[in-house]
Amino acid sequence: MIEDFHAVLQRRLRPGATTPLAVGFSGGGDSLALLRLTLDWAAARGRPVLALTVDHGLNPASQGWTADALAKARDLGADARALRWTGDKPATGLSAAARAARHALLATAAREAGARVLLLGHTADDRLEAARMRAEGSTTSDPRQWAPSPAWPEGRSVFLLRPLLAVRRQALRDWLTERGETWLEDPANADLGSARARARAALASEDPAVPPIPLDPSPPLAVEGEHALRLPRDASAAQVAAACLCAAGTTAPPRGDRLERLVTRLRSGDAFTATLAGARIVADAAGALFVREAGEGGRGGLAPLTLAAGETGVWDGRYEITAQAAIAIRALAGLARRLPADETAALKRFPAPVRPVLPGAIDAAGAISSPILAGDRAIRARVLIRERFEAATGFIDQEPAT
Ligand SMILES: Nc1ncnc2c1ncn2[C@@H]1O[C@H](COP(=O)(O)OP(=O)(O)OP(=O)(O)O)[C@@H](O)[C@H]1O
Repeated sequence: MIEDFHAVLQRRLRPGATTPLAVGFSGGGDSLALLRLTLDWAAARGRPVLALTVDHGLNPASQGWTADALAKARDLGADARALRWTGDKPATGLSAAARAARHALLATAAREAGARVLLLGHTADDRLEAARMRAEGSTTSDPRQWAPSPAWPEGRSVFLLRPLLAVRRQALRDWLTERGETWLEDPANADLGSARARARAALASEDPAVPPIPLDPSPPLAVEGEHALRLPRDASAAQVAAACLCAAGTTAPPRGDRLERLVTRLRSGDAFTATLAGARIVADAAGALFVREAGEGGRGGLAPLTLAAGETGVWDGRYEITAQAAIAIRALAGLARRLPADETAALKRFPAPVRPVLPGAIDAAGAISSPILAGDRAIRARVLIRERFEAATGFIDQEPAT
């Protein structure tokens, strides 16, 4: 087990990196084993480990569990931080909301600590349970060994690594017991009202074969563009969905029939323009261009962002912007006529569908500029579209350098 674990870390983590490794540590057995194994691996390589524990605030005892987890992590030699879910707790879909909040909190804390990789303790049992839940009609996905954080924009630049996917939960617990460890058993696991707990209970009486770890997705053969993405027309459905998602900067990729229809239309070779999931798709003989749909402004998309001096924020899920002085960011549509002459000239070099959805900045005096077009760097913009697409489609399959 330890050799396999080391092999996964060796394969996915950057040799010589000194940035911290973040570990999602719930206090349960799986993530306690993960934390111990990670600490041993990292100590030999001089890498700090940051244990992150999310308190969802759903059980009156959770504050105590979190304090115990922090104490345990520190005792083992990790830095440790507690993160609290303070948002509204919905009456329905609570576990999905808790999961989304957990991913956002973990990714933000990891990124702010300078970590590019967040390790999670999913095991072979999680894969078996997910498979059983899918067989009963659930949409639970198969946890991947390496994937970008699903939280957006909080998870930008953060990858999830699940190095224990081939290990059975019982093997981890035996390993911990041999080392005299004890851990928290989450009472939610015993609640047979949840599909997850039912799947777990059903598997307990079987000895199922663990399916092999799925391969990483194959990246598209070609992709171009920074503010819009250009893909070949025979891109796979997963690549087309990722291109829509990343070009649009949203959090929900297209799925199902609508995605299938778009893929079929792309394969047909016809020239067309379509919109899907906040993206505009312009298909011609050369390929398909995926760009933010300017009309989304009327449907609550492209929402303005206000930044204080020195503050960093993400506008429209596509641009990370830091300004030296206070500014408001809006779509360039409607502002372009007020740009300085040099920026107007620079704008002409962009494809027509890209121009209205670039960011425009309005300063305290009402002057208009665009961080993408301006020569000076008083406003810094990082374009997230291409980087997110590369993370989603398997171009980046190891811890990146920056
Ligand atoms: N409260 C928490 N704080 C920190 N990390 C956590 C917490 N809960 C879960 N994790 C991390 O996520 C891993 C998987 O946990 P669990 O199976 O409970 O989540 P899950 O709901 O299956 O997650 P996902 O839906 O993301 O696959 C844990 O081993 C741990 O690394």
